[in-house]
Amino acid sequence: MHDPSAAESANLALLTVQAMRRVDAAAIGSGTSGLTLMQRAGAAVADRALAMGGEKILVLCGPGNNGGDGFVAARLLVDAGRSVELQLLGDRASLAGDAALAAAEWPGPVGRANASLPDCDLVIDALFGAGLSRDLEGNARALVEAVNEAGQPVLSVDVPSGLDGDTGRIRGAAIRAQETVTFVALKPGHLLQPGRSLCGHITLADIGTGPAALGAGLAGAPRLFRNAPGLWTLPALSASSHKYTRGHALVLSGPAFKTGAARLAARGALRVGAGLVTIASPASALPENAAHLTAIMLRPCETADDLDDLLVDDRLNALLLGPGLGTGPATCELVAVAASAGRALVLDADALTSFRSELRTLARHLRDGEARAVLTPHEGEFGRLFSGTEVLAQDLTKPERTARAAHLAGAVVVLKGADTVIAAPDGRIAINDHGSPYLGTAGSGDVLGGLICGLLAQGLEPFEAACAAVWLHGDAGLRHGPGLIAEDIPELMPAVLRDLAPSVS
Ligand SMILES: NC(=O)C1=CN([C@@H]2O[C@H](COP(=O)(O)OP(=O)(O)OC[C@H]3O[C@@H](n4cnc5c(N)ncnc54)[C@H](O)[C@@H]3O)[C@@H](O)[C@H]2O)[C@H](O)CC1
Ligand SMILES: [K+]
Repeated sequence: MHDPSAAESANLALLTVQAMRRVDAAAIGSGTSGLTLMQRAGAAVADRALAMGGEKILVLCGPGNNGGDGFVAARLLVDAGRSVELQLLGDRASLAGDAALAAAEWPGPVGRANASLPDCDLVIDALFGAGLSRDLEGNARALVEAVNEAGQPVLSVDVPSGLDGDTGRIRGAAIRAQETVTFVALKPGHLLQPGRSLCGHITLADIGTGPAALGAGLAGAPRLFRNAPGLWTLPALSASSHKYTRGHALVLSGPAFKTGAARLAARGALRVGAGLVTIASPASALPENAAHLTAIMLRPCETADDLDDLLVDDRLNALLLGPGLGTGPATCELVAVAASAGRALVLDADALTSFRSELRTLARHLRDGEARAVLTPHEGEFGRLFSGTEVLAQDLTKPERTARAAHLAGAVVVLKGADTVIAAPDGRIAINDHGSPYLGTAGSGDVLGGLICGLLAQGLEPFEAACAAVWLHGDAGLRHGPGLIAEDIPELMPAVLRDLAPSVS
């Protein structure tokens, strides 16, 4: 299994804006000057600008080092034969440090940035980056709105101006970029909505700060990662693998006419590689479940006692409860029995809502049973389960909310959405940007629960199982696109897993 610290030196670790500032100092400490960093950053921006095409380029520079990057890029684009107009927001005399040095190298005129934009083929947005500290107002806001209004392609430096690099939130107004070039590491705001949508295509440029400086930036920063292969490792099969070495997942079904969710989940668990999958079904639903199942086994299960009897078989090493069970005391009893069995456990939908405002009870069940649990709420279920706790404080970012929820619940929490966040009680947080809006279809979440359960059955630890399943689920959505229904997702797993196989150890 991957040690996440190994990921921290790859491009999976995310830097907060405050951490980015520490990188500056660390890089300079290692003999790299801030200006060198700026020159490399500006060169990376110029490269992307040339690749985006266009003869007439408008470079909008802000009052700090983001603007400094713009000055460097502008000079290099002139050297490459482009027609470049540079406009500065603020006074040239107020430029300081490396930005002033970069401006001194700019041979051309420096116009005053204003909302009446000159005609151009491409705008380079070097107004604000990691130093944005408040909402844009006045000229700055008017300029950003004018750029969006004009509709020319925009290349943003580090972060689209007006976007908060840590939260992905818009500060008054924010540039809508076609491309963004960022440095050292991605920031959370590059992956969190609406930031993800405003960045367009993101290029992470290597400006030579390397793992040492990255490590300096990470010291003490929250352990934030981009959810991607490398953060987790899928189980590798060996010639001696057989169905009993690949785990046995148990999915609880709802009563008659509420059984589809369990079958979607069970199919997901089987397709992602669990050796055996069983659906535990109330008697009323046995015929309809049986009519739809082939490789998935079926056992009767009416009550919590029946579940207790089933769990005598300790080969059932991963459980999924939730979809279709209905909310109320009976479901709470099933969860209590499942949690006490000390297996890997996925709780979704009704299994979460049944503990509405009863988080402490659920957390106690999980703790007493030493369950290795993954909770998979969408925002509505999250709000119900964590109502009355500090998790719902207004000013928390999505990663902060999820991390606090994981800590309170003593479980991995997958807060689903266009920017699903996965958090573990030990402080690890992963943000997923590998997904598709086509996954917003009935039953899609049921399949995700099954993918997590199937990976848990194969021995992945809860955080990795959750991150991998979210990524696989997203990949299926990206492959299929329009017309996707939940039933398609398990059937897309062979192609998704096949393409990952080279990276699977
Ligand atoms: N850290 C690195 O490794 C590198 C950083 N580079 C670039 O530097 C910027 C960050 O520069 P900084 O001077 O800290 O801030 P900004 O340029 O983003 O902001 C400019 C300045 O603007 C003022 N300000 C903040 N918010 C507002 C607002 N709402 N309205 C008006 N003015 C505002 C504030 O004074 C800021 O200081 C980073 O993004 C990179 O592009 C290097 O060049 C590459 C390596
Ligand atoms: K910018």
